[in-house]
Amino acid sequence: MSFVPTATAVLNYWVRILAALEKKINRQSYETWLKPTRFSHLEGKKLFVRIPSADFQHVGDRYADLIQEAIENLELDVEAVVLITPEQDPRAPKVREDGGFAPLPSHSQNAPQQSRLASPSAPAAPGPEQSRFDWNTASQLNPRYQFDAFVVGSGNQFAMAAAQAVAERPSKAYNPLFLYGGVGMGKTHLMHAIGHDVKRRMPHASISYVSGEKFMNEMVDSVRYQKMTSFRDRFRNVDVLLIDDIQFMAGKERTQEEFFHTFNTLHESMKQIVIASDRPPKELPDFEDRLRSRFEWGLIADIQPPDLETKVAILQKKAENEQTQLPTDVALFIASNVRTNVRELEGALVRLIAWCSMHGVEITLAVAQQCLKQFIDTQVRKITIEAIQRTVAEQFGMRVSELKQKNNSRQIVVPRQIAMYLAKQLTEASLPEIGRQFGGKHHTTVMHSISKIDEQRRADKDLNRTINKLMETLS
Ligand SMILES: Nc1ncnc2c1ncn2[C@@H]1O[C@H](COP(=O)(O)OP(=O)(O)OP(=O)(O)O)[C@@H](O)[C@H]1O
Repeated sequence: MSFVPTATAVLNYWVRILAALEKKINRQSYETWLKPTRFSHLEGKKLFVRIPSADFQHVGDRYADLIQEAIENLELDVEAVVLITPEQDPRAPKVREDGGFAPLPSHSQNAPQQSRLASPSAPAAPGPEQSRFDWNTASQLNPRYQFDAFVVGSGNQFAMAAAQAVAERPSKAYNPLFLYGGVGMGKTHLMHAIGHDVKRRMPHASISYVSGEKFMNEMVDSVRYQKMTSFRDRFRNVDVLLIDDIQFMAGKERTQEEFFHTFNTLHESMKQIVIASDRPPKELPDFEDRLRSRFEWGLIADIQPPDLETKVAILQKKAENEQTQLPTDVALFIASNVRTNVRELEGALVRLIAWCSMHGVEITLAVAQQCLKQFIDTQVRKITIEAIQRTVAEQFGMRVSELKQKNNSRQIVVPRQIAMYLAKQLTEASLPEIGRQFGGKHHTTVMHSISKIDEQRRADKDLNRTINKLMETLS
């Protein structure tokens, strides 16, 4: 038997949400923006809330996360909150001359007769002017992931510019925008920033952010519970679809099929699609060609690992956000010891700040070395030449012994040079030592191999990416 809430219980939904919000935000904001709002009605699982005027419409975005959290904590059966002005509300009581609302029936015995709050008649469907937010989408955007919090360096400036162009002119600049890069390089950050920016420019735009995995899970559920129509409505009626970790759909035929149709519908109706992946479309394994080729219709932008200067700038920006002074030598120490992953870079900083605040000491190089010792030790754990040879051989589908043979065919020479280059970068081994481990090569041959790869890496993006990937696997 399903539980049908009474009118009073429903009326209390918004009162209870407000009570929860009141504890979380400062008094003045609450008094100004939230207190004057009123429950209007419930339509299915949509809670309609009346705001005194259109000036209040930003409340939906500003407090979306807190409202969602309150709904979850209170276990209310509500899927969306729709903010409406009195003109849009068929049930609105008369607005008093002073601009405030007449009291609600549950709050006062003197409720105006003309209040239609208890009216059983169906309310009008929300008009296009209403501020509407759905936390399945908007609030899933991390408020910290904004463009101005993203530090630009040579490895990500192209992706950043592409993301900004898409946010400024959705569906007109590049459609789809396909972002790819290694773990923790900022793909999700850029996607969310697009979402925030579009929302700021076009408050009524509906934006959906979903991971490939969630898309699949929701689809499976919808098939099981025969709710495919609402599943399709949800993804095919948005203005911007942000889909993260698309590589998850590899080998999932039914999910790819559904996503193919979602993609087509959105693209045909000039809606923006942004896709993030850990590799470029042509390298996505077990993906249908028709999807892969669509991913290439717009713009493909890669994000390369940050260089040292960018890592330092990221650390300084994060410290600034935490209102913490980070001396340059400490930033440099962290940046040069945490290899590529920005998430780990942040992790090190958070740990350092927490440690210093706990011990009541200032952040200095000596303190950082002490506090991050363990963190950094695991980062620079010993990488052996054998491990490099194994990883490189696996990457190129060959045997380790082939890397050591006196075979100068191109298929063998290039992987061998890459392996030697990595041995120089990631281990302490000398050139003669590296030579010995590659079947007795002379140290000048090793040196030549290293400088060759060093040079080619700058010019050849694919080679650069392969090397970054190998470094990530090894560290
Ligand atoms: N250039 C940058 N400037 C500021 N912060 C960054 C930058 N790049 C990454 N970050 C931060 O690093 C963390 C990891 O980024 P994000 O989650 O976007 O990476 P990702 O590429 O989506 O990783 P994954 O492949 O694991 O999903 C986030 O906190 C993000 O804000």
